[in-house]
Amino acid sequence: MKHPQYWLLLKIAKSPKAFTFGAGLLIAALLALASATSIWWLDEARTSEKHENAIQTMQAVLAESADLLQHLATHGNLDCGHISLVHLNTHLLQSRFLREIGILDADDRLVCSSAVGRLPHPVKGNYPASTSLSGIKILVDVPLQMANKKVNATILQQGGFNAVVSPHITEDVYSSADAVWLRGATSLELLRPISAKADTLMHMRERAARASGTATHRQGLGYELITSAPDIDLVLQTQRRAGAIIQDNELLLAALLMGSVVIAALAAGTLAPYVTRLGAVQHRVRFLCREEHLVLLYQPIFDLASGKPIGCEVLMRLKEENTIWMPDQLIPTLLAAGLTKPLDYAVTRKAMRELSSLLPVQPEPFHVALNYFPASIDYEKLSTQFASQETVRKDIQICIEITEHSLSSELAREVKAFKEQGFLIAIDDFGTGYSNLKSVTNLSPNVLKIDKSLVFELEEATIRSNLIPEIVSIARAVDAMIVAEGIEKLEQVQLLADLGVQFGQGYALARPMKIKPFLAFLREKTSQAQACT
Ligand SMILES: Nc1nc2c(ncn2[C@@H]2O[C@@H]3COP(=O)(O)O[C@H]4[C@@H](O)[C@H](n5cnc6c(=O)[nH]c(N)nc65)O[C@@H]4COP(=O)(O)O[C@H]3[C@H]2O)c(=O)[nH]1
Repeated sequence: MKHPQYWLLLKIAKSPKAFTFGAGLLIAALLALASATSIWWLDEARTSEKHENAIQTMQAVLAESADLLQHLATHGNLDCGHISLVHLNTHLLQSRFLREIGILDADDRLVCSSAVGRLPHPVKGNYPASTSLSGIKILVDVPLQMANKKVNATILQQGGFNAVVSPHITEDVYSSADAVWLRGATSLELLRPISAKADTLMHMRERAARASGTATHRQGLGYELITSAPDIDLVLQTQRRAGAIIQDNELLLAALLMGSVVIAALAAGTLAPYVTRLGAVQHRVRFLCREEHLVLLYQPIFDLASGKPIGCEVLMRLKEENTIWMPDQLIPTLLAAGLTKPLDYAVTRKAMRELSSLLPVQPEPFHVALNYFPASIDYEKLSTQFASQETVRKDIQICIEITEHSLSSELAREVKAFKEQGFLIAIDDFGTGYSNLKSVTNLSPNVLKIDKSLVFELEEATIRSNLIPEIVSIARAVDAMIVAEGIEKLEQVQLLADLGVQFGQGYALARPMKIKPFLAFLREKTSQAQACT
């Protein structure tokens, strides 16, 4: 199973545009969600504010009317006479919310009022009334004539007096919620009827009765807000469906959604180069340094005089789905990321497993050359990679290749340990660095590998290729074998042999191959050799 981070990076690499688009969509969706949430929050805050204002207004109305009605009741000697009506009107002039005061007889019939004076006949209105816990009787939507206008007013009744509240005040209160409940002695009563089914109303009443302070219930994509203040018998209840919220805030919502799309598009544009960079193999290379991604190629090494393969060099590629990464494409990243060791060790384990299990037993030691970065040349750790193989083959002679550029005095101690345990040491790409006889003598390698750039120019007899005889003499001086790399033309085989080079590899002789073709190649070469003898 792929590591989730690797899986994601691979997806990004495959389709950076789709990923950028996806990221843009995600940002747009998140912003849209944030916009919708703020609209919902704003709507809820507005509803809550309406409830609070209505409660405050009603608190003021009830306080003022309770004071006045109580005062009138205790006054005692008010009747429908001129002086009493003048007294009532004086109070009305000082009132903020009340527009009219009436006097009731013992049967609660209206006998006179501050606006019309004494009535020819006492009247008893038959309007549904609710009584609050504090004892004020409230009659809602009582049709009245006020200042030549027909209005539906709210009347507060207490102690034989009617107080008519300014209709626009009560209208504001009633329109601030879907349902305005009055807390009575036994249950909540609706001050003004609303159109709702009986069971819906019953559930609304139950929730309103339970609420204390401000309570919000989620209802699908909408909400229900209930506000009840402890010092007032009113409970306000408003239900807001998603449709209504959208409709009431459509302009703001449209602006926010458009803004979200624009911001998301800008963000996607800004992200695009980063996403493309994130798709680069450099970000995935640490997941690739594993055996399952390794493809090992084996390039035969020949005895130039007899044409017999005497061994091979192991070369790795990294396979990622249908892509094959060449070493040169990844080496700088591997070095920068400090991944050279896990890679080299994985190559070692895999090569040893493949060769140990598949290579037929060889009559003579078979030379297997493996490339190593300097950091990997650590006897204690690297030797366990070989030893961990189930069977250590005696006919396989391991040769550790170190490039000429990586030679250093620190390596010498490790190299010594390897040599003591029978490993061969080769200096790779020889002729490209500045090693002299002394530094080579100090290391005392078993093999010098002539760099292919020198072999390429062999026929032209350039300054570089003229180094080959010198390398041959260095090799003789330290008693090392010489392998020439990069033999691309068969004519070069004889030229190199004439210069004293014993071994070689190159496309003209054999290309690097996977294990099975490599073994088939070896079989073919062996049977050809047997046919010749
Ligand atoms: N033009 C030309 N090239 C030829 C010819 N014959 C062989 N080659 C190429 O020359 C390189 C020889 O390996 P190298 O010098 O050790 O150079 C190697 C080696 O330094 C490094 N490398 C490869 N595999 C590994 C590995 O498993 N571990 C480490 N540390 N380095 C590796 O990457 C380098 C490049 O490897 P490759 O691309 O496989 O390239 C290989 C091989 O494919 C030829 O006739 N003409």
